Amino acid sequence: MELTSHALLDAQAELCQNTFAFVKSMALKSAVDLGIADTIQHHGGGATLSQIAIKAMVPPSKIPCLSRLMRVLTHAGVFSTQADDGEQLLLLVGSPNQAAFTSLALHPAMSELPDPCMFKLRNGCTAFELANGDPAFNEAFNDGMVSDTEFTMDIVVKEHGEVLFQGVSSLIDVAGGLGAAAHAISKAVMDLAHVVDKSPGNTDVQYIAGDMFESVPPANVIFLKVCGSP
Ligand SMILES: C[S@@+](CC[C@H](N)C(=O)[O-])C[C@H]1O[C@@H](n2cnc3c(N)ncnc32)[C@H](O)[C@@H]1O
Repeated sequence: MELTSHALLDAQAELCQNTFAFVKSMALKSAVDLGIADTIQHHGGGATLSQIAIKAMVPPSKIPCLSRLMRVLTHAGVFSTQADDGEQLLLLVGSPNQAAFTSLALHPAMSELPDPCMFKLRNGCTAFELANGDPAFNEAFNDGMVSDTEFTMDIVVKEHGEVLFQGVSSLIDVAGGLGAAAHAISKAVMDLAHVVDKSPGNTDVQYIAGDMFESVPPANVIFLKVCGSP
């Protein structure tokens, strides 16, 4: 069966939503803990980010995280950008409401969602630190990234390559993993040493080990792709 790029991307989006379904639960749990629905209700059904942050006592440094949380929950339909379009919000604050049930269902004892980071609690370190010390996990992580990136970049290059990469004379794929995107674009890639050590040889892509927070080599284009989206 030959699918169009559009159909393939739709299918990938659906698969991603199923794969990361737990993110919605975790975001909902955070919203319940922070009393966000009550704050919105308190402000007449439409609160600003700073009003929510003040009420939830979120420090200024964490406001970008709060913003991402709100975006996830708006996308999930829990909150809305329109004051008159929040049925799920009403279920959390109306009378009678589902807030206590939602709280119970998402209680760590019920849902096994530990706080603050499941990965760190389970493994005692971040995913990148684990990959550094565990070759099997490093391989699984990098292979997973390659499978996602090959799929996405094939379509990006096929559908928009000429517009996106025309005239580009040098490109750094920052934190590029094993270089799947850089291969698709056929330019440079940069990653941590433990990943670069595992990179395939015989390639026209140049691999540069380094910490992107310390320095990124100069290039015509800086490319940064995270899971699922270039
Ligand atoms: C989610 S993966 C994305 C890989 C690749 N961009 C892709 O989309 O297939 C994140 C990558 O960032 C790398 N990374 C994490 N912290 C880094 C840092 N400080 N400097 C350079 N690379 C880093 C990891 O080793 C990993 O390969």
